[in-house]
Amino acid sequence: MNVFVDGQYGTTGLLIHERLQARSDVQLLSIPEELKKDPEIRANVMNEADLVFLCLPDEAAREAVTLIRNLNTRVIDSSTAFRTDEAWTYGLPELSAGQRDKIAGAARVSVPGCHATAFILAINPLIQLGILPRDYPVDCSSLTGYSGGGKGLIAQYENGSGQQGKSISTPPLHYRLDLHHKHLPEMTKFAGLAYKPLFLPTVCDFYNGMVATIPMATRLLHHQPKLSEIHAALADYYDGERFVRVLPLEDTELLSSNALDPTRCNGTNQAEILVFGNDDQVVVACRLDNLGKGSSGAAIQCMNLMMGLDEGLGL
Ligand SMILES: NC(=O)C1=CN([C@@H]2O[C@H](COP(=O)(O)OP(=O)(O)OC[C@H]3O[C@@H](n4cnc5c(N)ncnc54)[C@H](OP(=O)(O)O)[C@@H]3O)[C@@H](O)[C@H]2O)C=CC1
Ligand SMILES: CC(=O)N[C@@H](CCC(=O)OP(=O)(O)O)C(=O)O
Repeated sequence: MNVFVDGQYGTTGLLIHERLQARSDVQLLSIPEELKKDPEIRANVMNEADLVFLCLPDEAAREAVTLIRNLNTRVIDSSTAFRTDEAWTYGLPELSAGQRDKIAGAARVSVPGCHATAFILAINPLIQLGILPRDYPVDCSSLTGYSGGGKGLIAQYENGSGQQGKSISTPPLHYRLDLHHKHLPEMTKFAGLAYKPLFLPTVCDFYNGMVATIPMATRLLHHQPKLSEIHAALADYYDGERFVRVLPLEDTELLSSNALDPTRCNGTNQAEILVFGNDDQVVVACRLDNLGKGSSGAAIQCMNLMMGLDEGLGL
């Protein structure tokens, strides 16, 4: 199988490229870095490929799709460009019972945003199961490592040192204070909400890792569930999932000071869901690696499904 990673020299593309290089079932097509933005060369390579990963800024991803004329070339895009486009399939296999099959049969798959993945995994089941009302005024905070901002933000944090983890000390910074984060459309659509959530992300002084938290008052939920019932509903929904794990309630109830450490899933394709609080107020949290289940890991999981392979191959 011929695979091309457009954007292979960027943060997400590099990780996908590295993982695929180790696989004998994939022949990686490549172009030299100095020619990486040449549309003619990219078009030739893309039309030779069975599968193309786009790991580009949104505008460049839109342009890249127009260069693909081979009807047999399948595409996995990691940008925001097509996530709520009806012609594309949302690359979150754990979304619902049928989503894995939809991805497996799709020609165009859009990989979810990192914050959106954590948010949707945490609350979509509660809406589907009739626990969280669709019109609940949902509020979400999310802590992310600075690699989520790609090469540009990494350079700012690492102060030109070019060395991962060598950032100058920067306090956690909330961003998108206009509350118009680009993940809101997919968060609303795929969580099944009637209104967009209030979403406030914070970028922190660590390279990768993420945790999103969503608080809820149980008296405003359908049937006023207890903490343990919310936990049981999520654990049951994800039972048997390989890459989404609901931590046992007894682990999270104790709430050690580092229970919500955003970096604990780093280097994996795992998402972990934590449920904590009390019977009046509950927080559902989801932790993942923004460069794993939040981007390159999820992209490879989708490729495996599209190729009819074990979805965890190489992850
Ligand atoms: N980092 C993350 O955690 C996540 C990123 N994403 C998404 O994945 C995509 C890639 O992000 P990321 O890897 O972080 O970004 P980077 O900025 O790290 O990498 C993007 C790469 O694409 C190259 N590029 C830019 N324009 C073109 C073009 N017209 N033709 C070919 N190559 C081009 C860039 O080159 P140059 O630098 O020279 O311009 C760079 O090498 C984005 O859409 C991003 O939103 C999604 C989820 C998480
Ligand atoms: C720290 C930081 O800036 N993170 C990015 C999210 C990265 C991500 O999920 O990427 P895309 O949705 O762009 O694909 C942001 O919040 O815009």
